[in-house]
Amino acid sequence: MSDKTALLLLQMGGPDSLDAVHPFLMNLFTDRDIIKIGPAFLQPFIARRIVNKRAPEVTEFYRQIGGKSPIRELTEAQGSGLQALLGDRFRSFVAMRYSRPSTIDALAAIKREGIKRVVALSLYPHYSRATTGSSVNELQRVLKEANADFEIIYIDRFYNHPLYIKALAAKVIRGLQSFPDPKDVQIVFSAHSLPQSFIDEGDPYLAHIQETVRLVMEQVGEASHLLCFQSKASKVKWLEPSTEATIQRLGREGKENLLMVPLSFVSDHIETLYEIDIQYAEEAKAHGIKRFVRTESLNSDPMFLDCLADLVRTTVKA
Ligand SMILES: C=CC1=C(C)c2cc3[nH]c(cc4nc(cc5[nH]c(cc1n2)c(C)c5CCC(=O)O)C(CCC(=O)O)=C4C)c(C)c3C=C
Ligand SMILES: [Fe+2]
Ligand SMILES: [Fe+2]
Repeated sequence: MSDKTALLLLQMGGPDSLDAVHPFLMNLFTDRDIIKIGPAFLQPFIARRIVNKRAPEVTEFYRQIGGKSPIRELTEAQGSGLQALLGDRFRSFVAMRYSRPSTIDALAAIKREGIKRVVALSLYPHYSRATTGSSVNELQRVLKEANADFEIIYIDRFYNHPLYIKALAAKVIRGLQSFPDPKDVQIVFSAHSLPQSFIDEGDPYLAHIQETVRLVMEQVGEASHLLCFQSKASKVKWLEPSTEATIQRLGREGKENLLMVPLSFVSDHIETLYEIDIQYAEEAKAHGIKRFVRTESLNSDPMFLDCLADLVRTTVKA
């Protein structure tokens, strides 16, 4: 038995090769916390049809960003950075919801080290049952099936943590400074979209996103900014306006300088590296936008790691 505490970073995951795109999408489309398609017993069959159709296009996106998602390496680096800040009493592990290492892999590794206490830290700043909710449900299912007796402490949101806000605001300020005239820049916060039905059923995601934007702008100061939503992934109504339509409108209105600020994730992945950097950048150019810049993702930014360390310290102490 070890007196160490495990830091279990909960993240979505992503394909680690082009061949892994299909299984990654199957894991995602069979998760009823993120999407319910028909009755439960039929979902795997319907999911397979959807994934067979979607996988070739998504594979091409991953090919264009280097043949894989960088999310595993980036999350492991965040874990190591956090462990270094917190010291020897802590050991970091990663549990990916739709890829490896899975929650089962992570808990098995924690058990092998004889660790009993686990801080489950969701890396989604804004709570949604589609993201953090799904990862926590998976963790609880695995614990139940394994009849495991870990002490689990949950950290399931940090959308308003002062150091998270400060780290994001610093990225925005640095982004603004990369333009010849920072006052002539339209800031475009782009959050991952979510079906409207989640919000109607009480999901706090949208309110959390809006609060993050408000707090970041308090630090950035007077500047033209708006919020839109990217990466709609099904035919139902999702949060609006879409990022793509917003970029097109801004171009038509004669805006020339755009600073894109991705929200919802704390590391680079397909939505920053492909969707914003390649797809929306082309869209912006076609609509007359001259300078299209994206803020850096937080990844292992020291201030962001300080935020995670503070979350762990204050939660473990309480
Ligand atoms: C099917 C419904 C989906 C919901 C609801 C959804 C919400 C949601 N997702 C993220 C963050 C990420 N999603 C990523 C990929 C991705 N998401 C969906 C579907 C839904 N997401 C799909 C089908 C995919 C795969 C790519 C695609 O087909 O478009 C990723 C990228 C992972 C990586 O490869 O690095 C992230 C991150 C949030 C925050 C969210 C709701 C709040
Ligand atoms: Fe998603
Ligand atoms: Fe997505």
